[in-house]
Amino acid sequence: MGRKPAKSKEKRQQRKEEIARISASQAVVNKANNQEDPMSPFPVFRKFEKSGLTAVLECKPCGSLDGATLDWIFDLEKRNMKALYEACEWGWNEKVKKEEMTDDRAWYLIARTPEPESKPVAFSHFRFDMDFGDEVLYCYELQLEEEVRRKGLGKFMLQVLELIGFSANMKKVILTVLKHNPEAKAFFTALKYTIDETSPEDNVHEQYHYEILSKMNKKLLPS
Ligand SMILES: CC(=O)SCCNC(=O)CCNC(=O)[C@H](O)C(C)(C)COP(=O)(O)OP(=O)(O)OC[C@H]1O[C@@H](n2cnc3c(N)ncnc32)[C@H](O)[C@@H]1OP(=O)(O)O
Repeated sequence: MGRKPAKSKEKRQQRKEEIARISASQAVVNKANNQEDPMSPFPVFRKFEKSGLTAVLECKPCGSLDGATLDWIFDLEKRNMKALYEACEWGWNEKVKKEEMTDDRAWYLIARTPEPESKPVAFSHFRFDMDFGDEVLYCYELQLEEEVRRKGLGKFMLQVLELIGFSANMKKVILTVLKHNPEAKAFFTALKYTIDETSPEDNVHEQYHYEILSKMNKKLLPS
């Protein structure tokens, strides 16, 4: 066989570069997942105090949560989200949701009232993961008990997620929001989340009941 045409050589080179880029991104994700406590560099963010609410934050991998906390997490998820899931084609599948929420890759940011009560009042399920070839912090859930909403705790927790994600060199913080959850949409918009490039666009054949929002890590944006 003769020499390969220059074009296929170029393509091979591009493929090689893409594979190298993806494996470098995967290494960044692995490093983030190997942390013991992603909040440890930010001790001042462990305490939230505003609008008469005091909360203490902790960040743990799913595997190290106790049974009572996991039960509360799933119960709050169900109280907040079941009806919204049932109102669209996702539906509510308890088994599938539990599997997702207890996946080995799941991390949790949890806010509790101060000791001795230590009652959990809010959680975020998040992951350091690859998404369309990019390293991201994916916020799967941000859920607050009704009595602690509109006091700035959600904003504080999302900012902590950004701090954790960006300091671990994730390209963006990304999340999925249901279009028929206007309160959540208003919240993420207020916090400057915009439609991500991977968010599906409605067309004549298909309409989507969700959108994907993100905030980029400015530190990593090309100048
Ligand atoms: C990726 C996902 O998890 S999507 C699902 C999100 N979770 C839910 O829908 C569960 C139920 N809701 C909640 O848990 C909470 O209300 C959250 C997470 C949506 C918001 O957290 P909160 O602590 O209540 O919001 P916070 O007080 O920090 O609000 C920050 C800003 O967001 C906006 N905002 C928050 N809630 C609302 C709302 N209901 N309507 C309009 N704007 C809102 C406001 O601009 C607000 O600032 P302001 O209070 O100074 O006006």
